[in-house]
Amino acid sequence: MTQRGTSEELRVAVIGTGRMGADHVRRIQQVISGARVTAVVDVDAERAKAVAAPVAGCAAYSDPAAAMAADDVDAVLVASPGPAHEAALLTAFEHDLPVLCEKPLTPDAASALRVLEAELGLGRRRVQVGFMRRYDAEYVKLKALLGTGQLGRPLMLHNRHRNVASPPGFTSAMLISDSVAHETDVTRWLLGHEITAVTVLRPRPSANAPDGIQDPQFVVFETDGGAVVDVEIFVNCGFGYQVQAEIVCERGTARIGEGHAMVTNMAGRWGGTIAQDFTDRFADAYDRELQAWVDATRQGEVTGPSVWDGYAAAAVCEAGVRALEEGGRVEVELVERPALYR
Ligand SMILES: NC(=O)C1=CN([C@@H]2O[C@H](COP(=O)(O)OP(=O)(O)OC[C@H]3O[C@@H](n4cnc5c(N)ncnc54)[C@H](O)[C@@H]3O)[C@@H](O)[C@H]2O)C=CC1
Ligand SMILES: O=C1[C@@H](O)[C@H](O)[C@@H](O)[C@H](O)[C@H]1O
Repeated sequence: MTQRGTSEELRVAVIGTGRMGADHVRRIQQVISGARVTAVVDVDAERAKAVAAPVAGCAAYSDPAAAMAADDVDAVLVASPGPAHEAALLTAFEHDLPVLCEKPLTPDAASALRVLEAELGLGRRRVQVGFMRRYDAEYVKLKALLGTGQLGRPLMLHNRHRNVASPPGFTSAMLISDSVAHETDVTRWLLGHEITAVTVLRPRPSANAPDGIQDPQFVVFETDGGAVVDVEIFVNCGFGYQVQAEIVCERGTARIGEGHAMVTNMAGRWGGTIAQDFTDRFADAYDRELQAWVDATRQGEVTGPSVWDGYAAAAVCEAGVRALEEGGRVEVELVERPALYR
């Protein structure tokens, strides 16, 4: 048996083999290089077996701790639901395994802080958080443009985030904690600001929203750099998956997310197609995200969104859910940023 961390390819355990986990297994096996999946884990043992079956040398587990203790696992990809992330991360730390953890890091600020303190206890970063928009070509271009300073100081950022339909069990709070979680990260990353306060406006719900779900919502962030950011989140828009952003700066604006792969001209009309979900719109971003994680991990490094980013996003989302449920403007409280994350 090869010793941990010394194999040529990174041997990955994927925890959670639902939609994202199964897609990441496919990605590791078929799309990116430098890694293979040697273990999959799901509390639904049949699902784990079904995902493991076509992968040579891949064992199926129903207990994450058992997979992480296996000799042929060098790294962990966590794709279970958010409430299960803390336990998986803390177990990975016990086994000194590097982790790519799907967003959210954890569902609330207190649990995210526990993860942060545990990583601080290790004295080095072990976790990359799955905020994949940082790997999307359009967002990367926008970030690079802002970095040149040509547009001047950012004043406002307008975001639109639309899903065709929300999955079963999706709640009004999840529009923020599950979906707007991405805009919290994009805002912090693009602007380099922390979000200090959240306000949520509640338009009359769409007739297409499941009963009792407040959809859409209009979320406003204030930042410590003086910017104002809005997010339209609409998860039952019916027509397509759209993620768009427009930054307004002192000397100009820039807009992303409106690209159509192909525009047709036919029978007196022009048009294109709209992606139907994130696996389509962000396919390249997920590929680049995983390749970057594998490459860095094989070099013994950790790059990309950190546990601090995951904690800050959790704190903003928690404030957002309070603003949604109680009304008014809710301030975001963060602990002091530790040196490890500066
Ligand atoms: N970056 C992105 O754009 C997206 C990220 N996500 C994130 O990916 C994660 C997974 O989401 P989906 O795949 O959509 O969920 P899913 O519900 O399709 O799959 C989750 C799987 O985890 C399993 N599971 C539940 N508890 C577990 C535990 N303690 N240990 C092991 N397996 C467990 C379930 O049986 C299920 O098979 C979530 O954190 C979610 O927020 C989801 C969609 C898009
Ligand atoms: O992360 C994601 C989902 O969990 C979330 O539910 C969707 O709204 C987002 O568009 C998707 O990127």
